[in-house]
Amino acid sequence: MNQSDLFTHPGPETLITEDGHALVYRHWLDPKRADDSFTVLKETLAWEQSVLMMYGKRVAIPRLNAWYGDTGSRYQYSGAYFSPLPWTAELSSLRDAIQTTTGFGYNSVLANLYRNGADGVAWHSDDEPELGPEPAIASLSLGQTRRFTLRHKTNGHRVAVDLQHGDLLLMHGPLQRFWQHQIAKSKKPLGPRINLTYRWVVSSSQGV
Ligand SMILES: O=C(O)CCC(=O)C(=O)O
Ligand SMILES: [Fe+2]
Repeated sequence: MNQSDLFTHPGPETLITEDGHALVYRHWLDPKRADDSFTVLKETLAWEQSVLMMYGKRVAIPRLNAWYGDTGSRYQYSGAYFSPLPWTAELSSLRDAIQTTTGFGYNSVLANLYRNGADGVAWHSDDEPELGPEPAIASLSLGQTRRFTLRHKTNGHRVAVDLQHGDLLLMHGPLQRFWQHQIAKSKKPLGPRINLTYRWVVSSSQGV
């Protein structure tokens, strides 16, 4: 992918500047490019349903995921360990373009597939120690529009945004310390959505 594949846009829309930053580049990918990406990723990524231990019980998380990245970016997510698979061409070319747009570097990506409205992600912060104190996380949405909500941990402020096909969300600064986020489940019949969250994971060999 090259820069001419990207829509020129007036600049990102600011969502949060309180205790961290969240902003969204609307239609970062044009619809045709986003369609192609969705198809390739849905067909080629090694989607699996992770099972976590919660209160001593095995619970299957309500979405599929797949983890790709540089060798050595082993990553813990909600109590489970992921060893990254090597970059695919599509994930790697999207990474290059996302790095150019956002100005941050990423050595790994967690891909999520929300199969329908019954899939979601519960309130959490991306605050695992491997991400460091002020992680930059860039999140590309493809497919079904879903509502992403952020809530401040202490003052309860809420910000909601409908993430559409091709939108790129960037979170950085101390946001993960002060805010949580979720994709709520929905009773409506919804189609599939893919979300890619690009992150920088400090590798264990660097002594985290
Ligand atoms: O699907 C999304 O937009 C968010 C995913 C997310 O929060 C995560 O993977 O940590
Ligand atoms: Fe998250």
